[in-house]
Amino acid sequence: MLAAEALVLPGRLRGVSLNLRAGEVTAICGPNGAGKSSLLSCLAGLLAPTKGAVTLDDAPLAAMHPEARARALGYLPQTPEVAWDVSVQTLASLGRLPWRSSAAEDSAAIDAALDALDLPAFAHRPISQLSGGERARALLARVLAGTPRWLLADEPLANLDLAHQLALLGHLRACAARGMGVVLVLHDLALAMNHADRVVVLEQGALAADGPPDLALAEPVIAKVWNVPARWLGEPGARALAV
Ligand SMILES: Nc1ncnc2c1ncn2[C@@H]1O[C@H](COP(=O)(O)OP(=O)(O)OP(=O)(O)O)[C@@H](O)[C@H]1O
Repeated sequence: MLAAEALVLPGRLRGVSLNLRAGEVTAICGPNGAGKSSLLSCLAGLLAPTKGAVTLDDAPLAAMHPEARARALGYLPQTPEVAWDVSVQTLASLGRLPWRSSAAEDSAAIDAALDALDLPAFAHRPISQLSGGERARALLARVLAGTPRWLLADEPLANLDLAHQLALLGHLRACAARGMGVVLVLHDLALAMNHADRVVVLEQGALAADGPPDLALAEPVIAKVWNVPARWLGEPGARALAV
């Protein structure tokens, strides 16, 4: 269990409490500036709240050894930076740094991550010679190559085409079925409705809703939080949002 207890960050989070469960896909949604990235950074242990705490399986994240924390929590920032123009395969291999594992284990994890992101054809291509979506997939491959118990990804679908969005969501669903905790910041409410087990809605730094997608993203919630009159169409699992 990854738990946030009354997290406060002045101007960003106003007492957010959450119990996230492994084996589930949780979507964090909310308007621009609602605090989604701030919450995700706190859950990853990269941003210290001024009040409150994050715990992983009841142990304070702040007290964990950074290497153990890096093995447990895989974090994809909203705008990841790449310092060096390395190949896709080398970038993915950086995800293995916290492990000190055998070359065979590293290679299997890297290959699995490249496969999951449809990147084998790009393995030896420098990052500078990729499209925006290919680069986004390579950056996520680095995180998945670290075989984290928790994936905390900030808008991982933002630059992906429809087929790659669906393939990635399918892969993350399978990861969750094997016990990974999957936490995704998503702006696309239909993707959250159709693919998440649970949706957390933030509004001005506070929880506005938290529950199954059909309740947390009910039409009155969308009207109140996003100030947009919207109607869900279609069947459960294949909903579309009419605005
Ligand atoms: N480094 C920072 N210092 C102070 N305030 C910040 C900082 N980064 C963001 N903020 C503010 O904190 C609030 C929450 O920002 P955050 O990036 O968490 O929102 P978000 O929900 O992820 O937004 P978006 O959908 O635009 O990515 C915003 O009002 C933002 O202006």
